[in-house]
Amino acid sequence: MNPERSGRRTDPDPGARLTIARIADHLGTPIVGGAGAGPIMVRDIDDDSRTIRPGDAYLAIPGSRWHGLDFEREVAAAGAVLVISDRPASLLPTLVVDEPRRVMGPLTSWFHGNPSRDLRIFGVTGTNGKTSTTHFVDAALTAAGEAAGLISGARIRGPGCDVVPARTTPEAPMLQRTLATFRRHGITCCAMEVSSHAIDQGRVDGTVFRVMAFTNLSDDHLDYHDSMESYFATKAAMFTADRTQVAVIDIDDEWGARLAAGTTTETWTCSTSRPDADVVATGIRTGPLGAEFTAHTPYGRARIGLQVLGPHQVGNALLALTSAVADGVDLAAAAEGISSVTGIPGRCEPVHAGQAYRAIVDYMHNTAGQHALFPYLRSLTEGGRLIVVIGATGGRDPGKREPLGEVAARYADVVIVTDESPEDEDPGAIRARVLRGARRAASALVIEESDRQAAFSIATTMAGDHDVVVVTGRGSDTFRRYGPETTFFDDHTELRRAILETPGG
Ligand SMILES: CC(=O)N[C@H]1[C@@H](OP(=O)(O)OP(=O)(O)OC[C@H]2O[C@@H](n3ccc(=O)[nH]c3=O)[C@H](O)[C@@H]2O)O[C@H](CO)[C@@H](O)[C@@H]1O[C@H](C)C(=O)N[C@@H](C)C(=O)N[C@H](CCC(=O)O)C(=O)O
Ligand SMILES: Nc1ncnc2c1ncn2[C@@H]1O[C@H](COP(=O)(O)OP(=O)(O)OP(=O)(O)O)[C@@H](O)[C@H]1O
Repeated sequence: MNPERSGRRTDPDPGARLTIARIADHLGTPIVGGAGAGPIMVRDIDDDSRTIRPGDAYLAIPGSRWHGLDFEREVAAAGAVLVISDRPASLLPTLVVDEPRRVMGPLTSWFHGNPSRDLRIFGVTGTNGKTSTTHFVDAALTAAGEAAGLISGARIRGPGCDVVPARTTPEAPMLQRTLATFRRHGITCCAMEVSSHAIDQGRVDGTVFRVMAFTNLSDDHLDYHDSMESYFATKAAMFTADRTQVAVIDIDDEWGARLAAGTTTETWTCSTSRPDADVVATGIRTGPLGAEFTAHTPYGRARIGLQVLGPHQVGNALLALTSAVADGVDLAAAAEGISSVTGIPGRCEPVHAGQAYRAIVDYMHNTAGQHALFPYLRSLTEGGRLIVVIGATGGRDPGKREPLGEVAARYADVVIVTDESPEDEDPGAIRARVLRGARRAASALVIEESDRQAAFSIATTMAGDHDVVVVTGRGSDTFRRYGPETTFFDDHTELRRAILETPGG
């Protein structure tokens, strides 16, 4: 099953029915090619031909691969009653607008009665840590007695929906429909991941954020953003008073410190090292089962005991706590909620199958994540070996492949290079780039195995009592695509299987 499809239309918003004439009036544009179409009811708005339902308006976006109008025949057959695009459709009445992608956010928000104005939306943006921080915010809000919804790349969860989405941040039609559904079911607030792609493509236009938190910035997605400056500018655009009421920023990160110095909205800072921050973590202890620290806030102190692995989660948890208290959430409840999180799918997630050594799945896919985690993972070996399974996903920032291989090989004893999801690229060429980097660091044993399951078996066959096996790169992403063929592959399940099937394992 395609998760995007399952995620899109779980629970329509029955309150949002408007006539074509009303939408035309709102957009200030005449109905083209549909004499008498004005009174027809539009039941929802969607941007994907594959999920159009009878009575929908289809927003036909000109993209890099397709023009939405390429699918007009399909949407007409599926029962769409209206097209909104930059040129007239041939089969259906059309509202013509200059830039459909720019219209999409504000239009769908208006169509659903501007749900973000009735909910407190806690956004989280930054290169690494969005999913983790969003899950911590969700737990803090829930522990404080709020009815909270969650929109993360790992899961969209709330009344009427529990789905694994295809994108970190949904397109505006799905986002606004989800927020409207949350509101209808009595949800009061929502923790939500905001990717830079989403900001740039206007997916969150029309959404008002109560809080926007910034984790960090490092060189990822530069295939899309060209330079760190433009990547930073995309993120910074969310930290203005018209988009976000309260900015919450991790100033341990140098880009975060720069952002905090230039915001034009109420700003809270947090840090694990700078006493001048509004919320400061002290007494940080990281161990094999989690971490603990004391958070000092303007509302007092709270001790937090994290049950998730890795030193990087201290900063993420502190940012989540700061987001909650900046909105007036009770400190003790927020701390308790964050401390109650026992795992985040695919993020430094232990795999237990009765083996003597540690096995971990982590969604590490850039060198910043590697530098944050590998020293910790090495410390868990207690003298054993660090065995890393690594690859790179196709269609994403090719410039990071060699550095990923090189950094892995600098920290690890064994590096097994395998396929992730090559998408439309040659998997052998992707592996070659990762291998070139890995072989540059001469200290590690480097093995190539294209078959991901076989790569796991090599790792589990090699592993001894004090070793740590880490499978990187996919986290909780369960779909792999080789050209036209998409298959299901869950790292956690497959690593567990490899451990169980290893003789003597
Ligand atoms: C670079 C990028 O983000 N592109 C996104 C963008 O593509 P695009 O504008 O080129 O559109 P297109 O694919 O040509 O399609 C044009 C229009 O036709 C429609 N269409 C297309 C095919 C079809 O059968 N029927 C149909 O109606 C599409 O819905 C779209 O409206 O709009 C598409 C429709 O929503 C997205 O699927 C597509 O995401 C691509 C697949 C992608 O890989 N995006 C990644 C990079 C992304 O967004 N990642 C971030 C997280 C990054 C991170 O932090 O790690 C995310 O938020 O997920
Ligand atoms: N604060 C952090 N600093 C450095 N690395 C981190 C931090 N938080 C997470 N990571 C690394 O990034 C990976 C992804 O973490 P997470 O999913 O929480 O972030 P994300 O921003 O949602 O990532 P993505 O956008 O790629 O989904 C983790 O598995 C870990 O390797």
